[in-house]
Amino acid sequence: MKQTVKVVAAIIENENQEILCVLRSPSMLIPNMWEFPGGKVEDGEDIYSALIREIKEELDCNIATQEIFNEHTHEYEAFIINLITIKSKITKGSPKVSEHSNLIWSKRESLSLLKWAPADIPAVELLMNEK
Ligand SMILES: Nc1nc2c([nH]c(=O)n2[C@H]2C[C@H](O)[C@@H](COP(=O)(O)OP(=O)(O)OP(=O)(O)O)O2)c(=O)[nH]1
Repeated sequence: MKQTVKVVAAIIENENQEILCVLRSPSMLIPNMWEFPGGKVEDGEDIYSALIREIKEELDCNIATQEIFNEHTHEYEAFIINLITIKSKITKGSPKVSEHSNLIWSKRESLSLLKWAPADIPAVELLMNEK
């Protein structure tokens, strides 16, 4: 049976109403696809603490989590992902990629120009229709 992994990802908007998007590197699983920053929830960890930890590790900045934006389950070839996106605000620092290949701030209407990890498509569509 395929394993199910619980993943949290941050929807972070700047003062120009742009959304933070990061590009998975060629060496990562699901390579060269855009995603929202975040990662796997560890055993015994709540989703908000997991997201705060992942953003600090990946982007070296602090966030405050707000409300859950959406939740979607997607079946990949090798595993099933339960992806929870959470609206968040940067409270300290500015995001810098270390593991990812690139970072951009995208206008909502341009989000569909990026090649997204398949599990992210529902969140992307919701964001594009949000305003
Ligand atoms: N962070 C993140 N991962 C996503 C998204 N969409 C999506 O399919 N994924 C997949 C890619 C990975 O297989 C998995 C998250 O694992 P990860 O590698 O980013 O997280 P991690 O740092 O906790 O993992 P690890 O390297 O410690 O094993 O979820 C997304 O929007 N954000």
